[in-house]
Amino acid sequence: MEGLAPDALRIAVLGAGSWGTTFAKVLADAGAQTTLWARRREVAQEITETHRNSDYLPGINLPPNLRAHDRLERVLAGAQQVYLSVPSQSLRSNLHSIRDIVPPDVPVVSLMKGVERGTGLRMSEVIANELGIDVERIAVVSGPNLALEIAKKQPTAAVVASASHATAVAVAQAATNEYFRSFVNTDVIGTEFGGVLKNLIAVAVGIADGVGYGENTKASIITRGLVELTHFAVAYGAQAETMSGLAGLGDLIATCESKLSRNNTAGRLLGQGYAFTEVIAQMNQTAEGLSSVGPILELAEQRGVHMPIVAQVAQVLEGTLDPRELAPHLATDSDEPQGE
Ligand SMILES: NC(=O)c1ccc[n+]([C@@H]2O[C@H](COP(=O)([O-])OP(=O)(O)OC[C@H]3O[C@@H](n4cnc5c(N)ncnc54)[C@H](O)[C@@H]3O)[C@@H](O)[C@H]2O)c1
Ligand SMILES: O=P(O)(O)OC[C@H](O)CO
Repeated sequence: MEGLAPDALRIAVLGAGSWGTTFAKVLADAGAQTTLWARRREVAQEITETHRNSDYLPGINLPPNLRAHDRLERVLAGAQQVYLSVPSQSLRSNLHSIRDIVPPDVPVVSLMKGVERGTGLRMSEVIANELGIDVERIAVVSGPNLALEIAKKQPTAAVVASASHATAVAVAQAATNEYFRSFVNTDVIGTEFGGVLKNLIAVAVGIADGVGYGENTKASIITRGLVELTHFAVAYGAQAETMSGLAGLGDLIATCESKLSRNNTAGRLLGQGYAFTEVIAQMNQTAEGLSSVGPILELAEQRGVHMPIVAQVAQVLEGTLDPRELAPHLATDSDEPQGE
C-alpha cells in the first residue's frame, strides 16, 4: 500500500462494528497494513472505497492503509496479528469458521467485553478452547475505550494483557500511536473481568439516571460497584490492583459517565420505564452487559461472592424490581450497617 513502510506489520481485525473499525483505525494509524473483516459486503466496500463506515462511525474518515473484505480467507492470509471484535455470544461460531485459516504462531487478541452464556467462559478462554492454541499466544485489550472518542483521535489509554509478557508487548507496540497508548500486564483474568463487570455497573448507573436520580446516587453505585467487581474478580484469581487500573476503575468511570455507552444507554431506557424487550428493540448496537448479567451471577454464586447491585440489575431486566428501588438497596439486603 502507498506510503507504508515495506516492513509494515500486516494485521487482520474481525468484526467491522464500532469497536472493530475503531481499533483497526488505531492499528492503521500506528503504521500497520490493516484489513478488516465485515460480514456485509457493502460495509466492506464502503470502508475500502470511500474510507468510511457510516453505519457505525458516522463522520469519521478512515486511513487508506485500512481496507476491508467480506471473505475471511482474504483477510487472514498473511496476517501477523489477529484481532477479534464480534459480539461475545457469536465468538464461538465465528472461531469455528476461522479455526483452519488462522495463521500459525501469530498472536490472537480479544477486543471483546463479555462472557459466554451457558459456559460462563471469558473470551480468551473461548479462543483457547476453540482454536486449541497456547494461552501465551492470546492477548486481551481493555480500558476506558469509547469507540467514537478514539475514532476522533482523542487521547486514550488501554491495557493489553497476556499470560506472555512478550505477546502483550508485541500487541501493545502495534496498538500505540500518537493518540492511543497501550500499557501491558499479565493479569488476563482481571483485565477481562474488569471489562465485563463495568458494563453491569454502567447499566445500574443508567437505570439510576433514567429514574432521575442525581450524582450522589450514581457515585454511590460506581463506588460500591467497584467493590463488587473487585471481590468477584479476585475470587476468580485476578489481582486486586488491576481493578483500580485502566481495565477496572478507568473503564468504570468512562462507561458509567458517558452517554456514548450502550450499556449506560440501555440502563437509562430501563430506568425510564421501558421493558427489557423494548430496550433490545431500540438498541442497534451491542450492549454486552445485558447478556453477561446471568452468567456473572452464576459465577458469583459458585464462589460465594455477594453482588447486590448486579443482582438488582438482573431483577430490573426480569421486570421483578421497580427501577426506582435499585439504588436504595445499593449495598445489602440486610438492615444492619455493614463495613464499607
Ligand atoms: N464500541 C465500543 O466503544 C467498545 C469499546 C471496547 C470494547 N467493545 C467491545 O467490542 C465488542 C464488539 O462491540 P462493538 O461495539 O463493535 O459492537 P457493534 O454492535 O458496534 O458491532 C458488532 C459487529 O459485529 C457484527 N456481528 C453481529 N452479529 C455477528 C455474528 N453473529 N457474527 C459475526 N459478526 C457479527 C455486526 O455486524 C457488527 O459489525 C463487544 O464485546 C464490546 O463490548 C466495544
Ligand atoms: O458502549 P459500551 O457500554 O459497550 O462501552 C464501550 C467501552 O467498553 C467503554 O470502554
